[in-house]
Parts: sequence; C-alpha cells; structure tokens
Amino acid sequence: MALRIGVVGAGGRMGRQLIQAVQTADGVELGAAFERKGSTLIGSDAGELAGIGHIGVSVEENLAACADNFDVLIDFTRPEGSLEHLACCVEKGKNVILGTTGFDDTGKAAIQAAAEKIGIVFASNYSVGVNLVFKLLEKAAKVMGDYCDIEIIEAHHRHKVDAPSGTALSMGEHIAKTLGRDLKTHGVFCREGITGERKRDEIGFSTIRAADVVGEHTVWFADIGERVEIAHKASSRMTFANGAVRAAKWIADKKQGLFDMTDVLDLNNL
Ligand SMILES: NC(=O)C1=CN([C@@H]2O[C@H](COP(=O)(O)OP(=O)(O)OC[C@H]3O[C@@H](n4cnc5c(N)ncnc54)[C@H](OP(=O)(O)O)[C@@H]3O)[C@@H](O)[C@H]2O)C=CC1
Ligand SMILES: O=C(O)C1=N[C@H](C(=O)O)C[C@H](O)C1
Repeated sequence: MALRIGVVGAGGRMGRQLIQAVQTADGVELGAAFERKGSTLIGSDAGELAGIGHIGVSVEENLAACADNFDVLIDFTRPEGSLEHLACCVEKGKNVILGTTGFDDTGKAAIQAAAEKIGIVFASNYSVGVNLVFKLLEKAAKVMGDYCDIEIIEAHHRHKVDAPSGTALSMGEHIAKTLGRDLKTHGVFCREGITGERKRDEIGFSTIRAADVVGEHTVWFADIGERVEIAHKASSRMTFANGAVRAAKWIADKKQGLFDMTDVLDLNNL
C-alpha cells in the first residue's frame, strides 16, 4: 500500500513543488493537503493548485480533523505554523518532515521534545548536494580551519523572510563543531561602520536577497596566498521537494527520534 503524505502550506512555493514530487514518486501518494484557516485556497484541488491537473484531493484547513488521511506530514511553512502542526502530529502519532527554517531556541527545544514522541526529520536543506557539502566542509575545516578565515555567503530570492538562511547556519554549525567553536560566540552576522580588524577565529556570514535566486551557498576558507571555495547552487526547488519525499519514506517506520538529511542519506560514516 502506498505511503500517504500530507502537505501543509500547500499553496506556497515549496508546497506546490511537494505536491508534484509526491504525485510523481513511487510508493507514495498525496493523502491530504492543507492551507491556513481562512485561506482562499481552501476547497481547491491540490493537483490543480500545483499545476498538474485534478487529483481529487481538496485543500483542507483543519489538520487534526483530517489526520486519518495521511501517514507522514511534510511541513515547509513558517516557525509559528510548524510548531502548531508538530503539536497536532504528536497528538495524532504522525511522523513529520520539517523543512521550515528560522526557528529560535525555544522552537528548536519544542522540536527536540516532540521527537521523544514521534519521528522527525528536521533539515535546513533537503538536497543531496548540500548535505554532501556539509561533509566536505567538515573535511576542509579539519585541514585549514585553525589558521584560515572562514566566510559563508548565501543568496536567495527576494521573498525569503529569514536571514541568514537555515542552510548557511547549518554550514556554520558543521564548521564550528569540527573546530570546537560555538557559533553563538564566533558567528559574525553583520558588519557596518568601524568594525575593527577581523578576529582570526570568527565565522562570517553575508546575505544577498535578489529576484528569483533559488538558493546559493559558498564557503571561503581563505589564507594569505590561497583560498578554497566550496559552493552549492540550487536551480530548482524540485531538488528540495524530492529530498523531502525521500525523507518521508525513510521516516515511515520509525517510532520516534530527531534526524536530519545526513541520516536519511547515510552520510555520517563517510
Ligand atoms: N529545508 C529545505 O530544503 C527548504 C526549506 N525552505 C523553507 O521552507 C519554508 C517555506 O518556504 P516557501 O515555500 O518559499 O514559502 P512560501 O511563503 O511560498 O510558503 C509558505 C506557506 O506556508 C503557509 N503558512 C505561512 N504561515 C503559516 C502558518 N502560521 N500556519 C500555516 N501555514 C502557514 C503560507 O500560507 P500563506 O500564503 O497564507 O501565508 C504558504 O502556503 C521557509 O521557512 C523556507 O526557508 C524552503 C526551501 C527548501
Ligand atoms: O527559503 C528558501 O527558498 C530556502 N530556504 C532554505 C534555507 O533557509 O536554507 C533552503 C534553501 O536554500 C531554499
């Protein structure tokens, strides 16, 4: 029997891609689709919303009332919405694929607590390439990190509401962990005015927001006389959507626990 996927934020940029990805993947089907209460999209057909034609699944507004229609929920929305959806999934015993970025520490603690009751994959980026890059960054940090300047540069579309991107923060965390640094004290997120010279052990972040950029990340490991750049460029949101569907299949039989995409892709023993 096919795994039934629920998609919240069905009308969003990622929501529409997720509906398409679910409908084209093997072994899964769209069980339910949701939008915010009061949205004009409630009652519309999820397939038509996603541009793939009528599929007979209408967009609903009450997650709890329709929880019997899906096995795993995929959520790429906003932190406040995701935390409500998560509470509902704990109540109903449904596993969750969480792609939303921009959580504060309280939100992250709530996700951790929820993962004691249900299975959650929580990843800032569901593409295979970015998760490989996380591992390459650990290697580069081991070789060069103690003596070179590390800078993370990210670019996204003009509609993105959080900065730096979740992926850039994850990159910083992978590097900081490898080097025994704390990103809270070593991360530099803004430079303006008389900043003083760069501290050797800071990890800098720069953000670009422009037009329709899907998602680009470059990390510099810069020494005097040479520089290594490790970069990833996403050219389609379908790469994130396909990754999320892959994660949904992977989490389906897990009872509880907090995982990320490196677990799904089995990259942690490379
Ligand atoms: N992990 C990954 O690989 C990726 C993560 N993302 C992240 O996914 C999230 C969504 O991105 P994107 O699709 O571009 O954003 P959009 O703004 O296009 O879509 C967000 C969707 O969520 C809905 N929504 C917003 N707030 C709430 C709420 N409180 N409760 C329920 N639904 C809500 C919106 O409805 P409405 O229109 O009515 O506001 C909309 O349908 C972002 O956090 C982004 O950073 C994006 C791409 C890849
Ligand atoms: O908002 C986006 O679009 C994206 N958000 C994620 C992030 O914050 O890292 C992932 C991807 O880069 C696209």
